[in-house]
Amino acid sequence: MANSNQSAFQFELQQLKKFAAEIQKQKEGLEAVPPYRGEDLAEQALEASRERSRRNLDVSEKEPYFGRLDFRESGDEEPVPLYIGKAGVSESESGHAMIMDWRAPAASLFYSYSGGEEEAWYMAPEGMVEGEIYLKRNVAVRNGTLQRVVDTYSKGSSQSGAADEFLLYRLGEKKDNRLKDIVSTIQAEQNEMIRAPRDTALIIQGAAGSGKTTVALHRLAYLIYEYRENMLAEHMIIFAPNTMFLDYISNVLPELGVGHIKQTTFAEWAAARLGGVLTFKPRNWEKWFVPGPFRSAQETDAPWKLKGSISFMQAIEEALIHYTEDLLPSADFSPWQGKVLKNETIRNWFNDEFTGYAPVKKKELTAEKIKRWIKTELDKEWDKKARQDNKKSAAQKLRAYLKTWRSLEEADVYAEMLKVSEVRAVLTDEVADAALAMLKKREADHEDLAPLVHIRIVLNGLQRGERFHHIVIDEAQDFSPYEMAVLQKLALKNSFTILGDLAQGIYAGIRSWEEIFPIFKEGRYEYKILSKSYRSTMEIIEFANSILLSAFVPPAPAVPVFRSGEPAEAVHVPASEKEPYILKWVEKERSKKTESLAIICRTESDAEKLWTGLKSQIGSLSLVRDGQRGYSGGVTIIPVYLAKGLEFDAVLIVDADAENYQLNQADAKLLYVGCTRALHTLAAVYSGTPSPLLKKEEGKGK
Ligand SMILES: Nc1ncnc2c1ncn2[C@@H]1O[C@H](COP(=O)(O)OP(=O)(O)OP(=O)(O)O)[C@@H](O)[C@H]1O
Repeated sequence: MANSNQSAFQFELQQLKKFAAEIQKQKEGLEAVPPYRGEDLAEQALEASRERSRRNLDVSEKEPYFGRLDFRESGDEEPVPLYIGKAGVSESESGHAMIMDWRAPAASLFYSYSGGEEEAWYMAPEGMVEGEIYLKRNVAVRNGTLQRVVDTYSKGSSQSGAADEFLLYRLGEKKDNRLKDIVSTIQAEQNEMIRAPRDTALIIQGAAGSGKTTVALHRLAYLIYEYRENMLAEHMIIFAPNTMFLDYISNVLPELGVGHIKQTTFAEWAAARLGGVLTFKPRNWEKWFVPGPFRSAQETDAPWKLKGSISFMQAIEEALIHYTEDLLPSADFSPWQGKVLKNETIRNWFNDEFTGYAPVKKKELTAEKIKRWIKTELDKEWDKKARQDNKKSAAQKLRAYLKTWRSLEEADVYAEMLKVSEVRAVLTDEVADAALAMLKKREADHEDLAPLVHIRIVLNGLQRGERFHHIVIDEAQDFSPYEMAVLQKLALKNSFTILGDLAQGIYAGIRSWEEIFPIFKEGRYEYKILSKSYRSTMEIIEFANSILLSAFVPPAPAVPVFRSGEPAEAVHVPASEKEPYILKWVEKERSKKTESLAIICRTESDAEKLWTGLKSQIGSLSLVRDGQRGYSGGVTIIPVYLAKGLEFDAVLIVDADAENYQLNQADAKLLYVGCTRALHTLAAVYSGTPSPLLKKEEGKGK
């Protein structure tokens, strides 16, 4: 076996040399062509294509491929080796594909084929292609050097089945401060989601570390490749929970050769869309996450739940119909003494003639029509002076008349909606009045953003090109159904990837995916589950799962891949020993060449206090605060809610005591989020009484 491994390595070494020489030749060929900067459109298109090739070749030079698949198509005599890489490369002389792009139809087999005697097939544009696989090989190349060759399937060989070995090798690597692409180890269930048809909203419930974010980013790269004619990066958008998370994921798309996809948070996007009509009060997260009675109220019918509901949206939609049908005053319009345009006529124009247009446009068109009527009436006047006087009067009167129409400004309309009894019935008078009081001061809360954007869309309609070709909503459990429904109005062909984990729902979001199914029409969404967790070791996942079980948090717990590490433990440390313990822990982890360490606190003020005490004792210790745009890796102190979505080689949860993490679902989710950030090492320390959410058997540090 050792020999066959060696010969495979030697063979791939020779292959790599051949590929590298061809890539080098093509690079030199392209470099010899001076970049075109002129005005000729055909030349510009050629230059753009050359630029793409240059970029692809740069990627291919360092890592030309990561896999090889020997496939014999039914009817052919011999299998053909297909090398699969991040970018496709064709032979310059023959034009034949030399390296296949991982997104190409045939490359799908590399991810979906799990060995055995099963039939191998893939869908090509011309239809189904069947055949047989002879070899599936992982080939790790770093910076042009061959590092590892692992056969995960070889026809007729007992050696097959090493698929997990390569995955485990990858998962065991240390991580810095950025998420990475996973093209070489995409798993079959992830592959299915990445390649799901574009016209269906894909809703994924995925356990912590199951690769949701990663799958979403790879899906974008796939859609851009597969539907290159009509799905453009510039018309795609990613919604993520905060700006630091956006920074954390910012490397993956460029690594996959994709640029220009807008990445934002819902609040940032909505506020920009509303263009400064109101001042938005950001939610006070410190208050939100401080342990105590305020937290226990979060699961109930708090204002954010009511304002985020679909019933509220439906009540607004209904009330808007009545409001916009009745925009006109009941009086006739008189442009000058003795001349009258009947109210009924104007209503007919508005309601019948311009039906199908959005209210703002309808008002504009009706005003134009009135102007044309005025002109006709003016032309009937022969006396020049009288005509001039009438013209002046008409202009003033029309301006005044249009002001008597009901307002079409979002904030005014929202205020009107909040006075409608059916809307108030959904919200309660107290919540509606509180929102009205804020609007009076030209202020609004975070949860008013969705209704305001909704109202704007209804009033203005959507212009051509305003819809997104694809929308990704990450950490979707923290979105309200209303926010999601607003985005649904903006997605072309229902093209969505919605990902989240209900067990990590720590903000005021949804509690069950069923809450959002009605947003999508029957048959226009697909619900999938990812339960395997790739991030953490078995010990960490078991430790984290037991927290959820203690508080009966659904859904089903994460299933770890078979990667074992150090025990994850809860350790009692007297308060006076806390800082020395942390210092020792950091030292120990650093000695393992760990790249990213997180010390996770309950709140931002706890984090700040700890950082102040430790910063002179730990070199390059950083503190993450709310609103921060990025984090630099190394040793970080971070409040638990800001750690969501991120990952670290080693995690230390501090103050994991009964007061900070109480026996309720909200606290269990928070602690679960903290623990599942760890890849390789996890410990939770407490002074006094341990959190009842922690596993009963305690660690050694007592
Ligand atoms: N197929 C895979 N091969 C290698 N690594 C993988 C694979 N799938 C996921 N991972 C790794 O697992 C980790 C978790 O991925 P990701 O952050 O996308 O998960 P998530 O489900 O969004 O997590 P969470 O909800 O906990 O934030 C990342 O380090 C990612 O690279």
